[in-house]
Amino acid sequence: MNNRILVIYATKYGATEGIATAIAEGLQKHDRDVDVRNVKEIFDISGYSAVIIGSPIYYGKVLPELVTFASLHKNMLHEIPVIGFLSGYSLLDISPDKKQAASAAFDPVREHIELRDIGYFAGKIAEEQLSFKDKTVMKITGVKPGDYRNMEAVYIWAQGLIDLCLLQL
Ligand SMILES: Cc1cc2nc3c(=O)[nH]c(=O)nc-3n(C[C@H](O)[C@H](O)[C@H](O)COP(=O)(O)O)c2cc1C
Repeated sequence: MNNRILVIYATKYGATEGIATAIAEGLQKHDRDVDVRNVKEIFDISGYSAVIIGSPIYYGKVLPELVTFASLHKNMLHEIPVIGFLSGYSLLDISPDKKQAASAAFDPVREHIELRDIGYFAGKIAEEQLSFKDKTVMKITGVKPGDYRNMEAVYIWAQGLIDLCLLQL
């Protein structure tokens, strides 16, 4: 095994890919060898010494493909540190209460694997990209479309993973 880190993301409209890329850039600044992959494209995780998995929250849950990934790879994931991250409209100005509520989005994943830490990041709602149904839901919910992602916060979190020794391998 080497020191390569894999950042895996699920996404519906692309916002979480941007966060995954920023995490990888944050880790690369610390000379880590990092790959970023869509969860739908990953079949083999052997050779990685740590995995970071992320998803947007939809209706309070992570996307189902991330749960499938955790279930399929649980044996290998038990052997290495796994860290999670979430993106969502509810994660702007995140309080401890909000964190606890948002963390429940990962419950179906935690049925298979343990997460050492979770990053909480405000997401993006691009009205022009949304399906008719999703647009209607957002209107009913009263969520204002916009890009609320804060890449600086993402870098700081990624660097904190190194400082916390979560990725000192
Ligand atoms: C139909 C719909 C439901 C959503 N449900 C939640 C939710 O329950 N909690 C939350 O924080 N964000 C929710 N969001 C916001 C998304 O998680 C956010 O826009 C995310 O950044 C989208 O990422 P993606 O472009 O990678 O799919 C919802 C968005 C839509 C369109």
